[in-house]
Amino acid sequence: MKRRKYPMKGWHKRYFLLEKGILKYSKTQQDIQRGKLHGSLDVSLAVMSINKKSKRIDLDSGDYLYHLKTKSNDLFYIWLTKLCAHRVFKKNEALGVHHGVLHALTMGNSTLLPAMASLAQRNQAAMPGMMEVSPTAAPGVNGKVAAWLQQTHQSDTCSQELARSQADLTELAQLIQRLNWLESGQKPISNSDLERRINLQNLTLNIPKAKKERKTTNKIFGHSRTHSGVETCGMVSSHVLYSGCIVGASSVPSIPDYVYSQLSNPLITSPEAKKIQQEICAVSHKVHASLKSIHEVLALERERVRQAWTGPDLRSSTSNQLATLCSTLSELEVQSCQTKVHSLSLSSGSTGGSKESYSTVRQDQTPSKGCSVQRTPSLADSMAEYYDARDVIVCENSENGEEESDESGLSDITTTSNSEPDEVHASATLNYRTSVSRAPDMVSTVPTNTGRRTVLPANCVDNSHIGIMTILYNNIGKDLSRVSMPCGLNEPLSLLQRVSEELEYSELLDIANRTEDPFERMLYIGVFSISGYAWATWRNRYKPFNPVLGETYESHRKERGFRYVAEQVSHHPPCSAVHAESENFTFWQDQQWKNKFWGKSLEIISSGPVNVKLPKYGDHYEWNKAVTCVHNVLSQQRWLEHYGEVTIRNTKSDLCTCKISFVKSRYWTSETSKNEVQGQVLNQAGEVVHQFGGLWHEGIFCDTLPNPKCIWKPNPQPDDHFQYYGFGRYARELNELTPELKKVLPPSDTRYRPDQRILEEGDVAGADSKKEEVEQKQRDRRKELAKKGEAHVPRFFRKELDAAGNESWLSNGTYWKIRDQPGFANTKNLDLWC
Ligand SMILES: CC(C)CCC[C@@H](C)[C@H]1CC[C@H]2[C@@H]3CC=C4C[C@@H](O)CC[C@]4(C)[C@H]3CC[C@]12C
Repeated sequence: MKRRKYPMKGWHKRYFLLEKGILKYSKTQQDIQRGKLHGSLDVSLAVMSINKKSKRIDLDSGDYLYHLKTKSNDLFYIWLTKLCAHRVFKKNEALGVHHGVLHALTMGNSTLLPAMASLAQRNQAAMPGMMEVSPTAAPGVNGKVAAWLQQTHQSDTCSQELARSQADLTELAQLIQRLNWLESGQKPISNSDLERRINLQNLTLNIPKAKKERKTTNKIFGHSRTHSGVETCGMVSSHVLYSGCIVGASSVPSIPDYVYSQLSNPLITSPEAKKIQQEICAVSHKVHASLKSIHEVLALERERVRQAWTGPDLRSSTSNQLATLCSTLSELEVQSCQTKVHSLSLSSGSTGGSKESYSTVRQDQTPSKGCSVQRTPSLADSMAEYYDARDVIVCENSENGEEESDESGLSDITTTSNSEPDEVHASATLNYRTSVSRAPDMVSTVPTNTGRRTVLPANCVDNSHIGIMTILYNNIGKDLSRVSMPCGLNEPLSLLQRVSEELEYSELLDIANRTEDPFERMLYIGVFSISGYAWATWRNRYKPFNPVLGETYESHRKERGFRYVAEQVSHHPPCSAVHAESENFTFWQDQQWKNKFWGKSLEIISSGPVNVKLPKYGDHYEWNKAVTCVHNVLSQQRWLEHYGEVTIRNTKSDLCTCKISFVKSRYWTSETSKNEVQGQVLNQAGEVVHQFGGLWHEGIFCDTLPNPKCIWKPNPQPDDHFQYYGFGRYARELNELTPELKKVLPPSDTRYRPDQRILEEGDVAGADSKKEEVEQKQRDRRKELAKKGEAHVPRFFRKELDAAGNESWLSNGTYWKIRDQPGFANTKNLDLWC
């Protein structure tokens, strides 16, 4: 509804330039010319989703999400046509490049190095900054590599297999092309056709005269629903690629038809098509077999490398080289920040970047924080990108109004205020950051000798081989919580336990309850709401278990003085109700979330407010959550980001409010200044009383207090966190089942969930089969209830409607009473596990 009332809410006009498959945008044309870009992406690498009805084009490059909106249908089709044509152009070009690499690889050992070197030279020419790196490293390294290659026995087999699969792949491409033409009745796109589409002018469409004259530029509206994303309106300059050749309206009779025919997947119907399909299968098998044998050889090689690496001499010499590389990289990063020009070497989204980076240092091997090397895609990654992403996702006009409601939901979290935060913001954050780093480490009043375990029973198992792409693409449009995933992707915690992690810094609420000044109290609440996001730097490889209906979890943290209860109160849609209490606060929320998969990134949008009551002053604070985005969800370059505006209100008094912006990383943001957050405590007149900020993974500083100070810093992350799912100390304690707990827990407690326990012990396969059983049992229970015509009734929470008609789940206050008297051993409990 909101959208209809304020159709342009959150959208900004922007200037766009689409040139050789690269889409750049800025506030003005001058900015683009000056190189002051707000964003730039390779359209062939991004996943494009379109929505005819709302005339929207969404581009997901993995690291950034861009949302574009055109003013008219005509412009929408023109944009679409051009974008599609540029994608084809760019892909053809890129395949040419990779073809070259493959070719070089298949020539055998002797030509391998020169081929790589010539590629490197080409790169150097394009990127003068890189020149300094190679010459120093090259001679020694080349010698070593050559020696290594001489010892490699099976490299011949490898190159033969590569040559074979290359030939097969060419055949495959031809078969697929034939299938496309056959089924769509389309002719292949010729080069000149492509040229024409790229050069398509607005004037060629039948736009009513009056309108046409008014619009001298082609306008497109972009928008930042996710608020710093993109925005808007600009002119497409297409003349750069080819000149001349303006197409008359008659030669492009039905752009929409053409575009849609290109987007939709052909249905396989005719016998001829079926035959081609069979051939495709056969050739695919051949490619698979070749790749498999290559894989075997490489696995052997890898083992050799590993053994060599663990040997002492190589290690010391290479780590020096690595250190030099790292420092050169960080110098480059600094340079790129200073000039505000996005350096190709660090860009992770563009082909340019991936062509240049032959990084073999993978994220899982270098868990050091903030090192830009981590995000540099390897050649394999960049190649994979072409095959990873489905080209275009067409969101047809949904008749059930889902899209509408979805959009209005999102527009709620959209504000224009920091949609493209300027440099002033960035420098403020920089100051906060420096202050935080100068501040001494926090002295926590929470005792650390809790007597709980400090490690998990087993290390986590690498899951990088699991094809998330297939899982997600097969479940497009579904909630992540409804998609059954293999246990290899799970961490041994459930969402009920995960939400309890938001209380890791409950100390901030204790302080708030002891603070007399209402503005300062609000400040502490604000910082508490930020502290609940600090885990995200470490936790991007695994997902929590989805709780089953009726599952419960308690967490009695005596050292922190609170006790927490959570229950899964609804399965469809999934909803976890949580409630925590201490002498200093009551905290509750019902956790429901929607996710939106854009092709490469996954946005997680929580609904339902978080509530905190402070008994001493009778305050009741309420706030919304930021959006969490899992960037590059399909690849190992996955990373998490929170963005959005959070508003905290005290429902008992309107003396002050708090506004917090989780700033979306900007196109020019350096790796070290990601995760910005800034907040203000405002009085009734809207004047700023307190100002605070920093990075959500490093700490928050407030400079408006009489004694400016660092209010919060996350607990230090243990060195061995990489082996334990990225868990910090607090998270490691959550699933521990002590003998004392065994006596008092209800059987529905997550700690008794067998599949999760088996996973915690390191048996992934065992966990998988157990999970299957647990899920089946849940389905059986649901069927049984349905048969009896009964509905599941949550045990410890009840549903309430507030004055505005919003539902919320509140504790019914029975959990701790029953636990105490008569004790769960003496009550009837749900039988959830097997
Ligand atoms: C495919 C898998 C392996 C990739 C990893 C996905 C991870 C990072 C995703 C899956 C489920 C996600 C969680 C789902 C729900 C919430 C509640 C919300 O209020 C805060 C974010 C939080 C806690 C999400 C954090 C990110 C998360 C843990």
